[in-house]
Amino acid sequence: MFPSWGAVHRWAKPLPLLSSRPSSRFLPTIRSPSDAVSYSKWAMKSVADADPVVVAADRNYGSKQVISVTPRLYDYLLANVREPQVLRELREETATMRGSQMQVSPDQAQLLAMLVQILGAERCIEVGVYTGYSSLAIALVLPEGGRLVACERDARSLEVAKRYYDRAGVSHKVDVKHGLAADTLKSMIHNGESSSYDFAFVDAEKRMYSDYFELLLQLVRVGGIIVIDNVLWHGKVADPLVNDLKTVSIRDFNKKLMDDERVSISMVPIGDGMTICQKRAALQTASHSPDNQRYFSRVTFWLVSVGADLAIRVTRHGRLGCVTKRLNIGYTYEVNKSSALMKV
Ligand SMILES: C[S@@+](CC[C@H](N)C(=O)[O-])C[C@H]1O[C@@H](n2cnc3c(N)ncnc32)[C@H](O)[C@@H]1O
Repeated sequence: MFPSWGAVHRWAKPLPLLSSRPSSRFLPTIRSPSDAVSYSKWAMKSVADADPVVVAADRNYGSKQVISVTPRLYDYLLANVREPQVLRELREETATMRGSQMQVSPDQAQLLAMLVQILGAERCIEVGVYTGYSSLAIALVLPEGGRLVACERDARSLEVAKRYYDRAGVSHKVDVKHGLAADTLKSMIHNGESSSYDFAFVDAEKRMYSDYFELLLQLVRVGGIIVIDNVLWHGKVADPLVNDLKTVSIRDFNKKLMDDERVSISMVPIGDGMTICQKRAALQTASHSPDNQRYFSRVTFWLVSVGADLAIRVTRHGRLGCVTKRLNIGYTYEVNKSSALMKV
């Protein structure tokens, strides 16, 4: 979901430098109410100056400058998105509908499509379809034999989505599941589809994010990707004064992801914020002697990247070490006391 997507048409015209509404994006960390007050003054100044740069508030980051998306800069960014004609038509039709702010922005859709292509994904899942903008972007780049399971509870918006799948000639790739997404995902697991999907995109009920994530982590294969939308929640996650149910839920979910060793993560400030997660494989250890048994019981392995050469992070007696070895996925490996990896 992208909160101010409807503004795109306004931004097609040359933009004034001044905005009366400060952007809530890219806020520095606010740790107390007094921080919030001083920050809001700072934000107003930044917007009034049309300053596209934010400097990290924490001195430990040096004077690191990051880009801040002003309306003019976002207009420029959108002008550099390659949006297929059929997606543009769907976006423009949706713009006239209730809830149009919910669809992802063109730059987000382009990133999703690129991730699917980089991954060579053939089997995808979307949780939260609405009128189909993001799902159509994914379906368009799937190979002919590819499949996207599209989960949505609202029948009326699905009608629009299905019309556009037809128009784009991708209906045969999209398996529409009308109903509650969690129920659909549970039945897919029940049907033995675990670890068979390459890519998933989550953009539905915010308070269900943790449930969707746990279910999708079962359905996605090792090395597969789960993208979560709205992780910055209009900037509210960084504001300690905002504690409504959805904000707290997303904030808690972000914290949980940060601590979750089952996935590699990257939180990206695009649209309303997306976190890209890649599923890691837990390697099982095997041992032959009682001595090794004691040793191995304190050793855990995680693959941190998947390819011909795999980086292995070894947690050993509470310390982290790194080894890189050429491994064949599907075998079990063990490590001896000199940290040599052996196939069992
Ligand atoms: C933010 S919109 C999705 C936007 C879509 N990804 C796009 O780019 O156009 C969220 C959608 O999730 C649907 N939704 C919310 N809760 C759901 C649930 N429990 N099961 C299935 N769909 C749900 C809503 O009906 C809504 O259409």
